[in-house]
Amino acid sequence: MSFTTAMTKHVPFSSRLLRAAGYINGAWTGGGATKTFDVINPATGEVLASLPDMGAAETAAAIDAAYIAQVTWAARPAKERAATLRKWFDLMIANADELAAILTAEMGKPLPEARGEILYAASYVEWYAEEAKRIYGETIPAPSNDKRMVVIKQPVGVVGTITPWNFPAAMIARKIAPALAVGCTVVSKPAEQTPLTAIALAVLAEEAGIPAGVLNIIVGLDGPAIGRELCGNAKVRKISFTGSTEVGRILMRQCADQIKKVSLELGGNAPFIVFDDADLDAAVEGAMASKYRNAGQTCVCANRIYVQSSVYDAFAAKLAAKVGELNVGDGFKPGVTVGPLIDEQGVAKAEDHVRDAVSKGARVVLGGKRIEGTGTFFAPTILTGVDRSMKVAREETFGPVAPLFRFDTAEDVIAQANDTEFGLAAYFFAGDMKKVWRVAEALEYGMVGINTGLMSSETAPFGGIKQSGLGREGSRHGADDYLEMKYLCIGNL
Ligand SMILES: O=CCCC(=O)O
Repeated sequence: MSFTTAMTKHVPFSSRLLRAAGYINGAWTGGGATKTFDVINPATGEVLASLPDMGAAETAAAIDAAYIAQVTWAARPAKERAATLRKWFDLMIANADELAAILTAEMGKPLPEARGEILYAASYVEWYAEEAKRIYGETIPAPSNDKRMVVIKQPVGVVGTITPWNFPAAMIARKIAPALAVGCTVVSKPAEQTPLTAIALAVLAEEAGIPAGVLNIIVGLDGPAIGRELCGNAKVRKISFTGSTEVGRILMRQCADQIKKVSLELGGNAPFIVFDDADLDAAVEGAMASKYRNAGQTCVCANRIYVQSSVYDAFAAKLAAKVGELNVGDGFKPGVTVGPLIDEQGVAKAEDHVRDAVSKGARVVLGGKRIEGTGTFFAPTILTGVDRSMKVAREETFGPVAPLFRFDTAEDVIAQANDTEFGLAAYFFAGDMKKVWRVAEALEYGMVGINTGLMSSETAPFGGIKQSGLGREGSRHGADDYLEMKYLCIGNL
């Protein structure tokens, strides 16, 4: 269990933020793991680290520790928990460059984008450090004079979190921060592709004074076994998962036996609609941000771009000019704006979607194929002449492929946009205010970006409807997912 001696030239193996171990009850350990697994840099294929392949037994030990720690953590005054989280936030900011380098090394996104993600992750910690002090209950006017009625809020208890590789810092932070803020403790399983960022965040959490057992990290390849333990262990009262709808469904089923609370941030198939009265340059800028951020590997990425017929060609030309300026490469190289896809599977899916569209009549305006050589790079792609028979209309590509659909009326595009089992994010660009309200209300999505391609923020409720999930992360609502309401009825007064 080790780091390769030259982890990368940007992140020395001796980084004080790295440990070749999981974190259980305040100890850096592999538990009883007898095997290791490798963490790979997707830009170079280089092995960055070998970590203990922890499983169900280590998860159970972490749950025991979290269960014991929860009582004393919840008993601390909110102000004290808030101060500890604030210290964690300060350390994340102070170490943002090193955290970003670790993130780029294991996930691939360009260094400035990785730094942006670290600041975004830290913003959740700051927000919930503040919210910790504002978990208010309520009083209810009783229907008779001899009673008083009150609602208090209490932490749900031990929380299991399972997070994806595409935002290795932000996804974990926006679960752990509200959980810890309200008095829960956490057993966290980061994606096996990107555990190093989670480890580095936990090193800083320890340094900030988060007590032993309050935050635990399990690293390992056997996601199903770790997930089963988290869902099946009665000491865990809630699961918070970000990832595919397919896995979310399995976890929800596993939680059903114990009626365990679940928060699920699942797949999307975001429509991005450009009406003919939109500012086309702003729409292109929005599409660039929404589609090509993180090389298209974002659950809120525009997946289907609908453009009204009269501006279709103009929009396609402007978008192609901008996409042509993107610079694909190793995220550590200055000037690179698009990194690699996470792995070969990611490349295969993008290839499959392009092949399927072309076989049914689409035209490749730009890109359309992998960039040969080392690493898993896919050229930023634009497809025109796409229609609803193609995979790009139904499935999330999770890559830098922009299919441009043509539409004529608002009614038609709203029907097409809503014709999916997903309901996470939607975007549209329009000028007329009457249309803005009508379309915003008609789109069946948890989040709608209007004249913007970027809407994520720690201050806003992030989450989906339909098969895109349950619950919200961020904002004052994000804390509610980690709280139980208790009604107290005081009688005989
Ligand atoms: O991919 C999921 C989350 C992305 C975001 O928070 O903007």
